Amino acid sequence: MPRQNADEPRSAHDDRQPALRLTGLHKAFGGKVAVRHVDLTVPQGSFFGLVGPNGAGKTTALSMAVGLLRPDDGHSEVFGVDVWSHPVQAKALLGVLPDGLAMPEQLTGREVLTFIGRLRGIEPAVLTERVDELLDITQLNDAERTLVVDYSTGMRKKIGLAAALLHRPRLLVLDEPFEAVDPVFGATLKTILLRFVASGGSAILSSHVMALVEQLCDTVAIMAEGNVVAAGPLNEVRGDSTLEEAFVRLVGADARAGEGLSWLAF
Ligand SMILES: Nc1ncnc2c1ncn2[C@@H]1O[C@H](COP(=O)(O)OP(=O)(O)OP(=O)(O)O)[C@@H](O)[C@H]1O
Repeated sequence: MPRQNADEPRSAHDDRQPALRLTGLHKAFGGKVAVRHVDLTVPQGSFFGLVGPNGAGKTTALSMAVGLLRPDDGHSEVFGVDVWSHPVQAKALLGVLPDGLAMPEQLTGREVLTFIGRLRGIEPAVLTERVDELLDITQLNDAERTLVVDYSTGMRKKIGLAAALLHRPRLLVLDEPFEAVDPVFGATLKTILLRFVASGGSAILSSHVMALVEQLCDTVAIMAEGNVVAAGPLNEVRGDSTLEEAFVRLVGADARAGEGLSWLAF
């Protein structure tokens, strides 16, 4: 397929294209390869789970995919729009919860969402309505006057999620969205995401919780040491086993698991 040429911009998104297509995406930090020429396609309308051990390259790959970290090589396209040559068009399609989200610390949650909404060009009346609803659903309206600097880790995650949803993106890319949030909001978030995908949105999440990925996602990829070692429909990747068993089989169990730390036993 001919690649989008920067001289002939195809800025409008194309509904026939995958929600996300990574081609040869590559990143090294000081000689150490974090993501190795990764190809990955996320079909539109899918709920896509990205899993892998610590340091596998998930955050690095997702950061490059959404335009937060410049790749050494390769391309990322969102609905056919190249993220790096057409960042404005691509980012309008994307709702992103990055790892370690930086927020304006001296604003309240409402002020943060209003600020981001205005930057996104959302009409004021619509914005107020959406901010009210998002603060309500994230249970952050109780902390109406609390500055982000005083937020707990879970509250930060919630405001980050609200910011990702605010402009009604077509593709959500969420790095460990369930980490640090309480079970009540976790259940709400599952419902929000499933409804989003059922209504035609596409979602990608990374997680270490295999049961959660199995519960939510229809398509998965397993990364290890910067490579995608398996990708496809959940049922194909896990086969007759659980996703956790497939993960351990593909990534390799730690041979030392039952050994060592003898001093810890009573
Ligand atoms: N800014 C950076 N500078 C140097 N090395 C980095 C940087 N970011 C990531 N790395 C390295 O790249 C590799 C992949 O890291 P990455 O955070 O993408 O993994 P991950 O799969 O998201 O891990 P985790 O599940 O622990 O969050 C690791 O070896 C990490 O140490």
